[in-house]
Amino acid sequence: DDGSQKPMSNTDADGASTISDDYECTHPPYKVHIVSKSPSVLYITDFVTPEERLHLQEITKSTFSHSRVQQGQPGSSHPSSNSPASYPQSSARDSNGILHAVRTSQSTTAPPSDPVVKCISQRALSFQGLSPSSSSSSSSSSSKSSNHHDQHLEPLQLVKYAKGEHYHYHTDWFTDPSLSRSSQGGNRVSSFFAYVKVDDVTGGGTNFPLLEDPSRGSEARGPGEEEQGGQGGRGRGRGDGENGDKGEWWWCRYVDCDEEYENGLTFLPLEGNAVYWENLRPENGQGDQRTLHAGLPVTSGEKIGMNIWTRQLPLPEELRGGQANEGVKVSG
Ligand SMILES: O=C(O)CCC(=O)C(=O)O
Ligand SMILES: [Fe+2]
Repeated sequence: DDGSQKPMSNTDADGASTISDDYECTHPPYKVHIVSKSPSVLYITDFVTPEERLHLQEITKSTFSHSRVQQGQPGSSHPSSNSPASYPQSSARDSNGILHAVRTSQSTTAPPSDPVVKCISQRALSFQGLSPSSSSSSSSSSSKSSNHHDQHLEPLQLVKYAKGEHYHYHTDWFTDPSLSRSSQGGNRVSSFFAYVKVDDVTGGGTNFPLLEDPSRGSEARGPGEEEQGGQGGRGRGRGDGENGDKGEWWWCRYVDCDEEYENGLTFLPLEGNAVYWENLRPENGQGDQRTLHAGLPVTSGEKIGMNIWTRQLPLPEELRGGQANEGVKVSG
């Protein structure tokens, strides 16, 4: 019973937003749905609040630049613009030497010292059962304790797509071992991809071609198992919210139920929601190819997403984006 919600930001004379002095990090009551157990893929509704989403847009507004992607490893990663020193261009040659644009979006990193960014980072750590640092808000007194995992997080990366832009199939885990050395934090254990802004967007889903669409029954596609009359009419049973092997119709709120079966699973871009998955096989720490995914072309509107990547090991300071690097655009 409170009309007493603290405003996250005040708008100053320039229309720029600043966090109010009494901002406190609180976590919204997000909900988690299991998409797949192997690999582990979870869908989270309301993971990022409307206020946080606006704030993220405001603090990164003028800092986007064309994303860079690992060379020779089309799209295997797209480190933050101020992350490891020299990442080559957003295109790569295939085995025939043909140059492809693997990523046409723009990206930037969110300043790690921003209170809202810290709050979301801590949420992402807690979600994974990892411990955030002891102080969540104002006091930035100590970072002495080694019993927390803040250092396992890469700076949050925002990705912006205008009409026609996309990000080709890739894994978030590094396929090049030289990029996942222990001295560099190891590989990316997990990914969150959250939808920060989805403005009049058509297209722009996140497609996992090797995952099974949970709205489809696992049995429903056997010969003779075809169901009739479901909208979409492709054998998807109406599960009426019950578990079962006929698939669950309610998933069509979150996944593209018009996606062709051959194309696997496509999450709809829905503001505030996030997809979480584990990149490495739990049994041996090797990259899981089944996590291959793409940002499908945005055919109209503008989409902004956010990557939250957790490393196996602490990242060295320079890759965590010290204050000095904040908001710096990469030239070239
Ligand atoms: O834009 C998307 O839907 C996915 C983007 C993505 O996979 C990434 O930035 O690593
Ligand atoms: Fe990705």
